[in-house]
Amino acid sequence: EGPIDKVKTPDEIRDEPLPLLNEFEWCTVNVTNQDELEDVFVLLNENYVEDRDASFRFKYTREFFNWSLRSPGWKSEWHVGVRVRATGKLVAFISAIPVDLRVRNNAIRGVEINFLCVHKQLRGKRLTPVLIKEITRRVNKHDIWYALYTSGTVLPSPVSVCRYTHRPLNWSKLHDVGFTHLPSKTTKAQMLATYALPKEPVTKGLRPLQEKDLDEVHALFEKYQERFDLVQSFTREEFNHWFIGGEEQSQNTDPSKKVIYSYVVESPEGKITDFFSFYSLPFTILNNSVHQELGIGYLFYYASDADLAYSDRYDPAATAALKERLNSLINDACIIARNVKMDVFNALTSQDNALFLDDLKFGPGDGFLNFYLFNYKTFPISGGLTDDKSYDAQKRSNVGVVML
Ligand SMILES: Cc1c(C(=O)c2nccn2C)oc2cccc(OCCCNCc3cccnc3)c12
Repeated sequence: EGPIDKVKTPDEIRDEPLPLLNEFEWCTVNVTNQDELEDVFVLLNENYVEDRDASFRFKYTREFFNWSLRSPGWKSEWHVGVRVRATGKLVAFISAIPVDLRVRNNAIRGVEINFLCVHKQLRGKRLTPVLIKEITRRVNKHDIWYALYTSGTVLPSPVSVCRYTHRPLNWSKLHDVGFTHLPSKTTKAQMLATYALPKEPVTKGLRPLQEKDLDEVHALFEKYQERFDLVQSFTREEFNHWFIGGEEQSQNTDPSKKVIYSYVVESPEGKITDFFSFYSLPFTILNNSVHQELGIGYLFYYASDADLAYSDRYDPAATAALKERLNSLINDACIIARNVKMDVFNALTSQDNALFLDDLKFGPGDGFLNFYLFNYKTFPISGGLTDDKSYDAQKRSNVGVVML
């Protein structure tokens, strides 16, 4: 395990951008400029990842980009675009944000690569490898040599792979748009009853995360994360950005535009015992006359003190304690997501999710998320996959990182 390339220094890295076809030019997108942010928003909304049947396409909002592209330490030069020289039209994009990773016992200063997108009409022109080489050059120039990225497709040597899972919140809409189907010998009424949820969350002491909680929750979270082999370590400032949502979210009042939802459980003694978060990332529905959008909540990071007293997380008593706590917490996350009009709650088989996926009725999806580390070789890390579509509490994952 360890770095693949020999260690280099920034001055060994070329200063000029990589060559492009003459009709195109490199640009650095200034995401604090609303017009340039709009270019990214339009490019991805028309050309980013779709599901296999091209029925849905990710609908990242402007607020989502302000949250995900401007985390502490963000650099405009790492928001790399390709424009058509003659028209200025943005036709490709790729981004990097700085992260502190831990892979087993190794701390790695790296970046997370995301939002790689090439306009549909420019596919097959070998733009993707050039985008990857150019963002690598710009990151190397800042003495950073490692990167974490995910992909729905299989590329050489994933560090881990997790399965998509889905918890229907609005079963009839998912059925209308063809995301879910009516099992044989089952009525719609039975499906609605299966997925019915209480009106309000039930966990005692549950409330939204507030700035005053940050030190305590950050400490609980970093302690909880120690169990995983692949994690992102957060500074206090990063924790504030990712879970309170940065100035972008604290200013905007329109609840329908919220991106990150973070909750804590406060004990009667005033101690924070648990935390969970989920983010909103809708899908545009591509071919339905009635519904335009699918509201989706994605489970993000969470932490609990339920099993911290045990030295072995696989100790049956530790597993039972954490399982009970997570079932209560994540069921409340589903209730809150349904109350803010989300239609489905998505989670992966990563983290300790195998402890609640079955009981909370998360069905296995047909997609997989592969995790990759650039320039860093590791032994495979369990992503919580089992050979059939079930979830196994005893084989739960060692992946702690959650990518947007
Ligand atoms: C994408 C996604 C989907 C769907 O495709 C989906 N849900 C409802 C309907 N559909 C078609 O379901 C998931 C469950 C867990 C985590 C996920 O994604 C994790 C975050 C994805 N990160 C970025 C990314 C983008 C494109 C391809 N791979 C990764 C997903």
